[in-house]
Order: sequence, then structure tokens, then C-alpha cells
Amino acid sequence: MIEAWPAADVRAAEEPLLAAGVPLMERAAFALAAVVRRDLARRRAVPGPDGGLVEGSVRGARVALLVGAGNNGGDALHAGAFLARRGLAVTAYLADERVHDGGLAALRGAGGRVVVVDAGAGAAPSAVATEVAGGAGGAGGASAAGAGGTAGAGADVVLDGLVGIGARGPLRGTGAAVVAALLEALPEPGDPARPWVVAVDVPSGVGVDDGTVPGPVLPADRTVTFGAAKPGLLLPPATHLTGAGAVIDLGLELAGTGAQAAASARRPAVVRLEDTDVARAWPVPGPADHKYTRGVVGVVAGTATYPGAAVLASSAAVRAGAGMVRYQGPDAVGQAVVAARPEVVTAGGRVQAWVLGPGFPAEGDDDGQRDRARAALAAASGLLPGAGAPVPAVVDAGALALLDHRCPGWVVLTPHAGELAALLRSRGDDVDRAAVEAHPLRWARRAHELTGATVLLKGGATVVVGPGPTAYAQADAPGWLATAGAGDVLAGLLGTMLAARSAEVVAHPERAAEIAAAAALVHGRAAERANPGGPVAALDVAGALPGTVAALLALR
Ligand SMILES: NC(=O)C1=CN([C@@H]2O[C@H](COP(=O)(O)OP(=O)(O)OC[C@H]3O[C@@H](n4cnc5c(N)ncnc54)[C@H](O)[C@@H]3O)[C@@H](O)[C@H]2O)[C@@H](O)CC1
Ligand SMILES: Nc1ncnc2c1ncn2[C@@H]1O[C@H](COP(=O)(O)OP(=O)(O)O)[C@@H](O)[C@H]1O
Ligand SMILES: [K+]
Repeated sequence: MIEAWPAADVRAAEEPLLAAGVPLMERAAFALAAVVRRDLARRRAVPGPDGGLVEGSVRGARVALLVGAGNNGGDALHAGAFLARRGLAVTAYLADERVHDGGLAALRGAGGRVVVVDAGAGAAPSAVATEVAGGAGGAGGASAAGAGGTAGAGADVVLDGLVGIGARGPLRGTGAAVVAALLEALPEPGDPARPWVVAVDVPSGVGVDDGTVPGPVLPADRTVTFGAAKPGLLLPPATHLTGAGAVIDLGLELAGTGAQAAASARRPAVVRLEDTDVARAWPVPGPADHKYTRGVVGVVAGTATYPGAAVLASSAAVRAGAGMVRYQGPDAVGQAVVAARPEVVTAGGRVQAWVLGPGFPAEGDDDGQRDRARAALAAASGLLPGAGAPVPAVVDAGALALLDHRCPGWVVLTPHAGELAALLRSRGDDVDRAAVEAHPLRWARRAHELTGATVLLKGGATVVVGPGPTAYAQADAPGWLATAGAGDVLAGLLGTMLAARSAEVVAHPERAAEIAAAAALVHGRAAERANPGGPVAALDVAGALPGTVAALLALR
């Protein structure tokens, strides 16, 4: 599990350590330098004696530091000093007249070059670099020498230390000009001449706490973050600019210490589940189980026009390990479902979780599906007298238009950005798909506040917000999963996961969000497993679920 804490919490946790004289910046910078050296050595791997690859030498590698005015730049400068001492050729490009004194002195002392970047009036995309001091020891006055070219473009590795958790709003000034110039000058991704970009703490300019990308950002190949992950590293759209991650432990006590931690309600703002988390929580049937204890999933999906959604959602529910799947809908669609999955029953009866909405329209001819879904949703929400105990429900696609009452948290909405925007507009918010995509956490949270339901917002990364304090952000799926019917498979899979823990989720609705996030992880892994590295069809994702779950359980 990766836990992300807001900038203010990280600062608060740093305070006592700094007051005690713990050299946090040196620790952070040393760890950063170690990651940079290892990444470079791997990129320079050469054939070894036994035919495999061995890490290459990093001596002489060109390192460009992009240095802003704050401690983030200080980290970059100190890391540069460590690297210069190991024989790398380090140049610091200063985007501000004043930068971290100690870091600058350390870099100079280690023989690094220092160049002040003059973005010039208008900050054209060709920042002019002026060498102000350099050479071993950095002694002597400024030897100003014009040195044209774009800061960092010709390096082997670029460390982005322009701003960190002190960033406010979009990157501006010289830092913004440096990034804009680099974005234009850099060779395409995949070109061996493109430098390896390492973001210091965060890619400069992303919304540290909200994951927005309000201005220019240099996409990183690696983000080395200090103390704890930050929400913006996990949340879309910023999460797509972070590259691989590395969290450096600085010994921060983010949840407090000892009894205080136990008593405190401090929780990470955003969590990303990992395979082992999902494996640990997956219910494995034992000798005392039977199909009803394992969970019966009721599926209200599909119409004569869209029978496929019913097949996909029901197949996914079966393949994810439901005790039983009951299909409700038009006879012709039910026959198609049973033809695809003979395990599915079309007779009525008790269910432990509902899947409502795949493959039927929000309005127009629906073969009676909306009425069936409305009744099931009311029963699931505990609003239908005599309908039995409430149970979790997945509300997808056409059923999203049926939320005319406030929902309990065990109802999970699964919109994509367009559907979420429509739902919010129906409640009076002026928001479109692009606005949701620009700030998914904000709008998912808004939908939760308006409806009471847990909200799983689908996309290239999936965000889940429920009644608990922690949001979830999963980015486990290949882009190939963006294919028609993939959402129907997710709905069926999630239905099975909720049915297996039905009573628990109703008793503790805040747990629905974690289960929904786990479903997003399994869905993404199944897409990868269905055809590693290539296109996938939605039914094949459902088909890959048993193997995916088995592979996850093998991690326990
Ligand atoms: N507190 C500490 O001792 C530690 C801090 N660490 C580093 O310190 C960073 C935080 O340092 P700071 O608080 O100095 O803040 P930053 O270095 O993140 O940024 C502050 C500076 O950036 C400028 N700035 C803010 N928003 C900007 C924008 N949108 N465009 C351009 N410039 C902008 C500000 O004017 C200020 O000069 C962390 O991200 C981390 O890298 C680490 O060294 C770990 C220990
Ligand atoms: N670029 C992407 N990368 C990875 N997964 C994606 C991407 N775009 C969408 N997805 C996932 O694919 C699924 C698409 O679901 P949805 O939009 O409901 O499609 P449909 O309604 O056709 O089933 C969701 O689970 C979503 O999270
Ligand atoms: K940075």
C-alpha cells in the first residue's frame, strides 16, 4: 500500500526532526543521488561474462540540475554534490538569483559547474545560460560567459529541483521557461538521446495535494519523493507524469507516535493499493462455505439493443468467483447470458450484491430494465419495506440516472468522466467531461457529497471516494483497457467482490471504497494478463480473472 500525505502533514512531521538537528536534506539528497546512480548504471548496462547484463559505469555521465529557489533546489544541489564526488559531470542551472546556500556551496566544493539561467523577457523557449562560477572549489569571481542552448537538453540525466511541496499554482518565471524550453528541445520518448528525468520530491508544477496539472510540467521517468508519497503523485492526471516511484524513508511519524498514533484520526489523504493488499483481503472459501455464503450477485443489465453488456457483466461476476449469479432482464437477453455462461440462473431469489445499469440507456426504450434496477436499488439501500436486509449495489451506466434518493455508502457508483459530469450537471453543477478529467478527485468527492454513495471514477487512473477520510487512486491498467465493454466487466467483478463481503460492507460502508479500489486493481491486472503488451477485448479480460486472482493469492 502506498500512502500519500498532504504537504502540510509532511511539513508538520518534519518539524520535530529538524528541531532536533536531524539533517533531513542531506539524507534526502544522499538517497536521491543513490537512486540516480543506480538508474544511470542500469541504463548503461553492458553484457557481462555470463551472457547477462551488468550495470555500466556512471563516471563522466552528464548530470543537469534544474534548481529553484527553495529547499527542493537544495536537495538537487546536495545530490549533485554527491554525484560530482563520484566522478559525474554535474551542472546546476539556477532558475533563481538566490538558491539554497548550503547546497550551492556543497556543489561548488565538489567541483560542479554553476550556471544562471536567464529566461529573458517573454521567457522564450530558449533559455540562455550564463556561467557564473565553476571549476573545482568554485573559488574566484564570476566568470560570466555566454553559453547558449537549452538547460539540460544534452545531459544524460536531468534532476528537476525547481519546486517541491512549496509550489503554489502553475510553474512560473524562469522555472516555467526552462521547462517549456526543455519540452521543446528534448528528443521523443524512447530516443536513446533523451535524458533520464528524475523529479525531486514531485515533478515541479503539479498540484502536490490534488494531482492537477495547471501548467507546464517536465514528465519524469522517476520521481524520488521524501518522507512519504504526496497525493498528487498518485492522483490523475499528475500521476501520469511521475514515471517510476521511490519513497525515501526519513523517519517521519505522519500518523503521530505511540498512543497518540493509536488515538489519532490522522489517515493518509490518498492510498494506492498494491497486489499484496488485495491478496490479503481476498475472501478464500473454506470447508464450511457454500454458494450462498460466498455471495450471490444479482445482475440487472442489458437490453435487446445492448445484450452484450449483460453477457460481459454476468461473465465477469462468474469468473471472479461469485457463489452464484442471478440475471434479471428481458428473456432474450437472459438466454444470451445463459448461452455464454450456463452457470447463471434467471430465477429470482435473494442476492448479496446488485450490479445495476450496464447496457441500458438513461432514457428511451429499456425493456423494463430501469424499473427493475430502481426496485433493486431501493431494496439495496434499505428503502423498500419488506424487501429484506440492505445489500451493496454497483450502479453503472444507465442506472446512474436513477439516483433520486440519497444513497448509503455501500452503494458504489462507477461512472466514467462523461457520466460523472452528467450526474453532477443533473444536480446543478456546471461541469463537463474535461473539467472532471482535469480534477478527478474534486469531482468524485463532490459526487459522493451530493449522493452519499461511494464513487469509483473510471479512467486511465481510477479514483475512489467514499464515506471514509481516505481516497484511493489506482493506475494498474494498460491503455488497451480503454475498450467498449471493459466497464461492464468491472461492474460484474466489483459486484462479486461486494457480494462476498456483503454484511461487512453494509455494517462498515467506509470499506466499500477499498473494495472498489481493489476491483480496479484486479481489473487492470486481468487486462494485462489477457494479452500482455497488446490489445484486449472486454470478454477476454473477464476470462483472465480466475488466473489473475490465483496469481494474486499466490502472493499471500
Ligand atoms: N523541510 C526540510 O528540511 C526538507 C525539505 N525537503 C525538500 O524541501 C522541499 C520544500 O522546500 P520549500 O519549502 O523551500 O519549497 P520549494 O522548494 O518546493 O519551493 C519554494 C520556492 O519555490 C517558489 N515557488 C513556489 N511556487 C512556485 C511556482 N508555481 N513557480 C515557480 N516558483 C515557485 C517559491 O517562491 C519558493 O522560493 C520539499 O519538496 C523537499 O524537496 C527535503 O530536503 C526533506 C527535508
Ligand atoms: N487510458 C486508459 N488506461 C487504462 N484503463 C483505462 C483507460 N481508459 C479507460 N480505462 C478503463 O477502462 C474501463 C472503461 O470503462 P467504460 O468507460 O465504462 O467503458 P464501457 O462503458 O464501454 O464498458 C474502465 O475500467 C476504465 O477505468
Ligand atoms: K521538483
